[in-house]
Order: sequence, then structure tokens, then C-alpha cells
Amino acid sequence: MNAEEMKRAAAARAAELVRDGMRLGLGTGSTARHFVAILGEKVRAGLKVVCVPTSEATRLQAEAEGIPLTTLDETPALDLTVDGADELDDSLRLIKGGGGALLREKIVAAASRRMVVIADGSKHVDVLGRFPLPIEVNPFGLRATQEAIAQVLARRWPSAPLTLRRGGDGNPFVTDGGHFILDAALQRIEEPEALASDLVAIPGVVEHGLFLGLASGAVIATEAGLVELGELG
Ligand SMILES: O=C(CO)[C@H](O)[C@H](O)COP(=O)(O)O
Repeated sequence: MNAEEMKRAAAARAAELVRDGMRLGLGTGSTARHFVAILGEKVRAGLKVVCVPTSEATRLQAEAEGIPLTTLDETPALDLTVDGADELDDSLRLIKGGGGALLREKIVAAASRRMVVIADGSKHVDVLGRFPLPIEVNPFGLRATQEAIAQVLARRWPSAPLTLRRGGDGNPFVTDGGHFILDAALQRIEEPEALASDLVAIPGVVEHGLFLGLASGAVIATEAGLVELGELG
């Protein structure tokens, strides 16, 4: 199986968890895109669900698929969110935000009774951190916020690069919420919980890509087949 086939296989397994009447959170990224496509087929075949997308990109795809959408204002509690991840460990701790949707992804995951991660085997790691940690910040006071983050990181990572994410046009990448993203190349995050609480204490930090205690299960597609972690049902 190539990478796309693996993503599709993980998405198809997660789609088996969907029942009539469910309120769903729809993730963002190339793996979540497969899930939304499969869900669209089921909706067109008669499945009744309402969904909250985690990004404008996912909203557009879901609309094109004919999937009924709602908002967290109309539907503040969801049954299940299915989303991809940039990394996950055996304890279902995640790094997310490679696609820049971490803020809405985290709000939607937190509003869901269950969050199931879908990924190919390359995302499954022993220790989080090889993927640079996205940190979403308010553009106001960017430089001051960046320096405050660098000081916090320097306690454990004395020379970790902290880079403002840019789009293809060279301008700063702007999230759906109008914020910027700083990517922290940390390599190994031995204590993600401690880092998470340090980051949220910095004014200007809107959210970070450590998803801790949010995922209840994962479907990981490998060459040898599907591996399931945690609880799917
Ligand atoms: O967090 C995300 C977007 O903000 C994505 O879930 C993450 O980047 C994984 O994407 P992909 O499935 O394309 O590898």
C-alpha cells in the first residue's frame, strides 16, 4: 500500500464507527480528507449525521460532499471527532497543527465525547517532537511573544529553532482565526504536559499543537495492516 492507500484504509475503519444520528467533528488534513470523502458517500446513501468542520478547507470539502453541517454554537456537544495527526505516541498524546488548523481542531476535539485519530504508520512515534511543534500566536506583539516562548523553551532546549511559518508567497501563514504560527523544532519532548502548561501561561499564545488527554483511540495503517490503539467504540 502506498501512503494514500494507508490513509484511506485508516479513514475507512474510522467511518465504520459512525452511526445514524451522530454529531461529528471533521478533522483537517490529507488523512481527514479521506474520511470526509467516505462520509460523503455514506450521507449520499442515506446516513443521517450533522458535522462541525475544523477548518474552512474541510468546510468547503464537506459542503461539496453534501454533508450537513452545524456549528458548536448550535450543537455544542459532539459524539465523535475523527482527525489526523502529525505525530502520536502509545499514550495517544499528539502533535497537531501541521496544516495550521490546531485551534479549531482542539476546540472541536474537546467538545467531543470521543476523538479517534487516523494516521499512517509514519506518524506513530516513541517520543513526540521530531515534528516541529506548532504554536499559534496572536499577531499583536509577535516579537515579544516569540521571545517569551524562546525563553520558556530555552529551559529544556537551549538552542531550539523557533520559526515563523510562512505561506508559499513568503508572507506569514495566517490561520482561519487570523493568527500566526511559530514552529518549534524540539526533536524530543520528554514531558509534553509540563511544556503544555508552560506555553499556555504565555500571553499572546493562543494555542499549541500538543493534544493531551483528548484522543480516545487511534487507527494506524501500516504495511502489515491496521493497528488500533485505545478505545474506538
Ligand atoms: O493537525 C492537522 C492540521 O492542522 C492535521 O491533522 C495534521 O497535520 C495531519 O495532516 P495529514 O493527515 O495531512 O498528515
